Amino acid sequence: MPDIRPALGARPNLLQMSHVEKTFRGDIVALRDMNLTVNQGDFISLLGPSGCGKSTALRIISGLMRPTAGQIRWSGGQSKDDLGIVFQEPTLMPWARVIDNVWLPFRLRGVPYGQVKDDVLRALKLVGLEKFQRAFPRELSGGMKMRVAIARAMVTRPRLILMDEPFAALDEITRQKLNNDLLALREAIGCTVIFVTHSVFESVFLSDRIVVMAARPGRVIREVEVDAPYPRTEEFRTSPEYAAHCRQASDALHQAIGEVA
Ligand SMILES: Nc1ncnc2c1ncn2[C@@H]1O[C@H](COP(=O)(O)OP(=O)(O)OP(=O)(O)O)[C@@H](O)[C@H]1O
Repeated sequence: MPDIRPALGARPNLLQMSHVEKTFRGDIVALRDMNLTVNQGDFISLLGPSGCGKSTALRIISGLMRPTAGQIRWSGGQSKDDLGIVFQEPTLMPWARVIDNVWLPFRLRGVPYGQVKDDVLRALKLVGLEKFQRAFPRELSGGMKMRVAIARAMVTRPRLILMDEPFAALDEITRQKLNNDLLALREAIGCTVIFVTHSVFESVFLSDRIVVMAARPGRVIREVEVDAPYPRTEEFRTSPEYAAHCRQASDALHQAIGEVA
């Protein structure tokens, strides 16, 4: 399938993060003057060393946390209710079957299962788990649990999906497979993604923009554009182009680590 999304500069705006600051307990400056433009269809990675404020930025965008200063402005017709979130832990309900875990976002909105059955089954099919709909989380591998969490985040077809290091605890092969599947899913539902990671390789494979952050205080120090077209395949993962982008992102990350006071 060809990449039919508008070029980076031509995408309509989804949200704007302006001059966001977050201070904890009066003196821990987690974020300072963070500005981020998110456009429809972007796949943005927030890349940076531990403690640079990646999760804090994600929580502020989600509305789960209020900034100390600055603001998040959503473009017309959008709202923070129009998003799905995937955390590092799959956070499934252990007593509920896979299908009930995926139905949860609808259930919380009071929508009966019968009304959204097709959406729930479609989401499970997209993550390759339709045969496991009656299973309990304890019967699944780590990668499968994460697939359920992703299905749950996308079942309402949100415009924006926020992912906080979702694959960090998985082995490398499972992680690469989930990276491939995530891109395929993104094509299928056409959402925007903001993805937090420590991994240069993962960020280059997935994103079209990498926002590199430095710590103390957490701030954006560089944006790296990955202008390779989607779909991205194993061929891309072993190409000189991929290696060149990894070098660029890695240099920026070293700069970020070097800038820690
Ligand atoms: N609730 C909190 N109370 C106090 N300090 C906090 C709180 N949450 C985060 N911090 C601090 O804010 C800074 C940024 O934390 P954050 O978790 O956003 O970083 P991160 O880049 O996501 O780190 P990691 O990659 O290790 O998950 C850190 O110094 C952290 O200790």
